[in-house]
Amino acid sequence: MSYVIGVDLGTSAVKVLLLNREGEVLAEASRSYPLFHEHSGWSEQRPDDWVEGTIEALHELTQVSGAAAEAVEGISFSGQMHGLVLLDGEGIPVRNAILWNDTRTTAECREIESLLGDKLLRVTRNPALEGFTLPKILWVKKHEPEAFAQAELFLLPKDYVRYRLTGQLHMDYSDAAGTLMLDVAGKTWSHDVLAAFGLPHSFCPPLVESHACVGTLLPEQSSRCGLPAGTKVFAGGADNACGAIGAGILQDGLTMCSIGTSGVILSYEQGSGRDYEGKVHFFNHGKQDAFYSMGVTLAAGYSLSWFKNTFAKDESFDDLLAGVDAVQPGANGLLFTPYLVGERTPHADAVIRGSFIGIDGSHERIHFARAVMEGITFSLNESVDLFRAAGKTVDTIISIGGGAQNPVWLQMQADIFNADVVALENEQGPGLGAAMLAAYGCGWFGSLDECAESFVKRSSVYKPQSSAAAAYAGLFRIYQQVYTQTAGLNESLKAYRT
Ligand SMILES: Nc1ncnc2c1ncn2[C@@H]1O[C@H](COP(=O)(O)OP(=O)(O)O)[C@@H](O)[C@H]1O
Ligand SMILES: O=C(CO)[C@@H](O)[C@H](O)COP(=O)(O)O
Repeated sequence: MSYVIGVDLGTSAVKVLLLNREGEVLAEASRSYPLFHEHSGWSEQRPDDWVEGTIEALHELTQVSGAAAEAVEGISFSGQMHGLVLLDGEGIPVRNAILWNDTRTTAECREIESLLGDKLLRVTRNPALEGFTLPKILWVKKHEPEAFAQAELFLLPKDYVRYRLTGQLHMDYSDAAGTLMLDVAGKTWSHDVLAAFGLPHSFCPPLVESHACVGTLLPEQSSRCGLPAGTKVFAGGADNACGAIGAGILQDGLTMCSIGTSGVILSYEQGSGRDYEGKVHFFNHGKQDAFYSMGVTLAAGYSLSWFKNTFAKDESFDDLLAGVDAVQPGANGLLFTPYLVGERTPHADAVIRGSFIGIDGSHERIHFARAVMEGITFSLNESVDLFRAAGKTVDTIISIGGGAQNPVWLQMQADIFNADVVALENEQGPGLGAAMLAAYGCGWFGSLDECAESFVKRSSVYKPQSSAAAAYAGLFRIYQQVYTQTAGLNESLKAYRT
């Protein structure tokens, strides 16, 4: 018997999975870590919390699985994207990591636009958005010059964890694509972008494919994890690229919906030719020389966990959502917009905040819970709409992430997207994609597609129900107006945020 491990370094927790050659998940473990929001719009984590959480989870995995640890052949990673880790010459972080959902960098985004003009979209294939990495680098340079002076190299979250486990510095194309410093089609660090901001090439780590073997576990770390020192380590990819691999989104015409902390609608792209003019993100896939486009809802699952933590702290998601299916579409006239930390698609706006519209005396907590789920799904439907408007057929969507654990939400996705929604047998999200990269890297399969045929197992299909779909079509048009109607109010409220 031989095994691989997939590590999913998420925003709320790190999850690790042990899989056999048949793609069966034999064991899993996870560790959560804190998020720090020092000011409104800020979001940071401690890089060493990720490392310790990963080592603890791997140790638990090898203890509980009963599988012989020496039979683990390879390990790979999926990571939350865009987060900035700055390392000094000794490889030590100079400050906390600034995360993808941190929106403090609006001024730096405008600076990037004015310095690079059209070149930005042409080379990086994406507009300057607060969540991406380059604006964060410029923010530290401007606001924390002492920390910046110590920084010699930057990494993304999973690259830092992999560095601490192997001692090797790398970044894969799928994650590098989210930095706004990569020539996405050319697969090199962009000389033009680096030169425009006075960043030396040595500031960027060497680029590799997601399935590349980048080293083995350091002896000290392997014993802490309970794994053999020779365990091969494969680069891995951005969480959305790995989510796509784990959902089998490996050929044209396939679409994925992921509801994790963020939410995405992702569509496979075989080449770099399609131009969405920056309306959706365009990144390198974890499959060699492929790409994907995606729209992002910043606070998808986060909106529901905010609601639970604020109004039902001690309840599980299942308890909170019990009975939500008995509430009719539209939650009795209650609409929610999930702009808790601003938004990306289709409104790139760091200032907008969420709303409940239409509250009346008949509403109970369950109506609010349904409205939150609907609002998140309406927001994702804006991305589905953009893909359809660009001429793509979206008739089947593979649904992954924590949100895919609830069957009522899966049916709601089918009704709002007006498409078949497919759930996977063993919903493991990006961790499965990471394990598949290790399995392919180890040579178990001739291609990722071949690996997907054996590892990705579809289960139920949720079909749109005509009456709910019709109700949601009307509600979606009202939902879309809430952004325009509340944007000015939120601009005025900004002065009152701390
Ligand atoms: N049983 C459940 N029912 C509905 N939603 C859930 C359930 N469990 C988790 N979620 C949602 O999934 C989110 C976490 O998803 P996950 O994919 O684990 O996130 P991440 O990878 O960002 O850490 C939560 O914020 C919550 O909104
Ligand atoms: O910023 C993005 C994608 O551009 C996010 O999707 C992050 O990659 C974090 O994802 P989750 O923690 O929600 O998985």
